Amino acid sequence: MGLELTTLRSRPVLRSRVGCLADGTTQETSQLSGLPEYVKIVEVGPRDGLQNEKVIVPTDIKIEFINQLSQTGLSVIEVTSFVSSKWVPQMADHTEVMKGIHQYPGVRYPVLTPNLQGFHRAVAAGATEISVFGAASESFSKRNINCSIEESMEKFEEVVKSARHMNIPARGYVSCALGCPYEGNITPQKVTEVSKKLYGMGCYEISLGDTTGVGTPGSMKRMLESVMKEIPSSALAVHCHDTYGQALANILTALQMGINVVDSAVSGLGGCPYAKGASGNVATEDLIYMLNGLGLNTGVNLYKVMEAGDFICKAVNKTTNSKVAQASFNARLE
Ligand SMILES: CC(C)(COP(=O)([O-])OP(=O)([O-])OC[C@H]1O[C@@H](n2cnc3c(N)ncnc32)[C@H](O)[C@@H]1OP(=O)([O-])[O-])[C@@H](O)C(=O)NCCC(=O)NCCSC(=O)C[C@@](C)(O)CC(=O)[O-]
Repeated sequence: MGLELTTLRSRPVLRSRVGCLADGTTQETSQLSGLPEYVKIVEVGPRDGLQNEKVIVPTDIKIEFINQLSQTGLSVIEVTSFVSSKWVPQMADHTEVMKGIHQYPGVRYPVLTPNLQGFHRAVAAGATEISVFGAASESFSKRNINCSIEESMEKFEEVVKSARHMNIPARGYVSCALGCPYEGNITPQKVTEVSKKLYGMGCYEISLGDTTGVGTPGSMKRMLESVMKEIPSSALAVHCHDTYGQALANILTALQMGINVVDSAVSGLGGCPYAKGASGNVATEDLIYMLNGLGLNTGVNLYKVMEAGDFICKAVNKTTNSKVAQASFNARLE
């Protein structure tokens, strides 16, 4: 069941309850030290958010979802993955999605490419930014992309080299940065080692993924302290799933340590099909609400994001996982 946002818009519920202005921004100033003034949100809803959906979402719904997101002020929207349709059937329409979306000026549309085959297909479909996705856990790497960490780095090296040759920016993911569903504890040293390799081969940004949401502010801090000895905070992002309800606390910890790029998915959709127990990403709505409350600029309009969330929840017949969207809906009912 989705939210009736048309009615929501006509009543200023968010203004009083959420403490932000009608354009989704706020006048509050931050009272916490060490926070960046601007936070870039990388919206992963169309890719991470949908990849685990069992029922195939029609391509035109995906395209409409991305087009709606493009009009919210988001500057980066990860749209699909050029992976094997046998491994992730939900992403089988990658080419149609990439070709079908309207690419708005000022918005970037990266896609996942695990190998050269995926990279060439992505470029042929019109992708102008890509991401390779590795892991700090051998077991997860094997299950997710069918190779060891070392083998994955060889494939990524080829992809990133080709991308750089074509002036295509490449981002690198490191999954299981705060723990692995198969191996348990992952050391900050291992995360640092993999991140350093991806950064060294030319990835402009490394997104550190808490794939199953097991991290806490303590483990986030320890992991970042290690990674930041090798990679500047300006080249790091965090990607938090909310399985244990720690995502916002973990993100706040990362912001206080100088990170200003955060991945999130509208309505808290998401999860990796090859990570046992993985659930949704931190909801973009909840992230924006927190950042607005801290007086940090994102340039993203919360209302419009909630509308896109409402659209996709209805389309996949799901209730939103966003606490902010739920609270706004309940407030409207009072
Ligand atoms: C990487 C592979 C392809 C290796 O899979 P493989 O079976 O080892 O591949 P292969 O090279 O042996 O080829 C086997 C078949 O796959 C085809 N193939 C080979 N490559 C491609 C490609 N790029 N696109 C389309 N088809 C491809 C290839 O053509 C061949 O087809 P066949 O001859 O059997 O008909 C596979 O394991 C795969 O697709 N894995 C993707 C898994 C995935 O997408 N997981 C979710 C994303 S990661 C994630 O969610 C975590 C993240 C990023 O969000 C961060 C976090 O939360 O931590």
